Amino acid sequence: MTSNRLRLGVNIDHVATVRNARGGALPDPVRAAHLAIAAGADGITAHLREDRRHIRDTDMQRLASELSKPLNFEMAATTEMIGLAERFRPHAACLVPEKREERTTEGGLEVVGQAEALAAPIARLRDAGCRVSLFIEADEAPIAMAAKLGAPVVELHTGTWCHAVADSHAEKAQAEFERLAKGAAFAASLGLEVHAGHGLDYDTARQLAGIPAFVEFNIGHFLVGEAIFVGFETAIAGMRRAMDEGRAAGR
Ligand SMILES: CC(=O)[C@@H](O)[C@H](O)COP(=O)(O)O
Ligand SMILES: NCC(=O)COP(=O)(O)O
Repeated sequence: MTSNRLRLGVNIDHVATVRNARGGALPDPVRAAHLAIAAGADGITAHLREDRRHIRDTDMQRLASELSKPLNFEMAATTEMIGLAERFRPHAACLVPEKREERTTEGGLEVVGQAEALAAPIARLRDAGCRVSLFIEADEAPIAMAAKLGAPVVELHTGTWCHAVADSHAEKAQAEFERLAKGAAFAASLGLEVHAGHGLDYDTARQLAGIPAFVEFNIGHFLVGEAIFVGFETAIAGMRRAMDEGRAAGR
């Protein structure tokens, strides 16, 4: 295994979405997390939303205590969520923007105008032993502010690029890809560890993997959907292959 091998974090939120559709206990997202690790995931990501639409507190508690690989706890920077992170003590805590009415995360966290408000949550998470990550846009101002706030990791929001690719908006896709490449290089130049996520599939992950500054991708919705057709392990193995191919091509 080479040192520039990209890590794959598997997000299991939408296993819980299916479970919650019927109100019972199945499918169990924690079982999916164990299976993902057995299939080659380097870590597990789960987003405990304020409205608990998919992952629940007990899921997060079980993930934090049972997993053999790092857990990345995605959360809004609220007092309630910071308190839960202090209780569960996951390996990583990723602060994301959250709006109750949104279908999914629509953009990066506002860090420049919120720097003062973010300083205390970041300090509390760090004191709880969590590696703090900020889910942000790939622009200089939020990246520089993340570094100033002392977050060791940024996760660049890939959703706008993935949408442009899916909608065949070639010009926009190219511009968004370049923004991600530039942002990743800038973040790495500041000493930040650079992750990416949101909306990635085999093709976009393969392409993005060619950018050497990226260290980790977090991918969920596509993998859970693909699992319906090929099984979760095969989907994860396919993603691993796509990322490895992309990284090798970018060297
Ligand atoms: C922060 C991010 O982009 C996602 O990982 C997030 O978890 C998306 O929220 P949903 O899983 O609720 O779509
Ligand atoms: N932070 C991004 C993530 O965990 C997964 O996003 P998605 O693949 O479910 O869109």
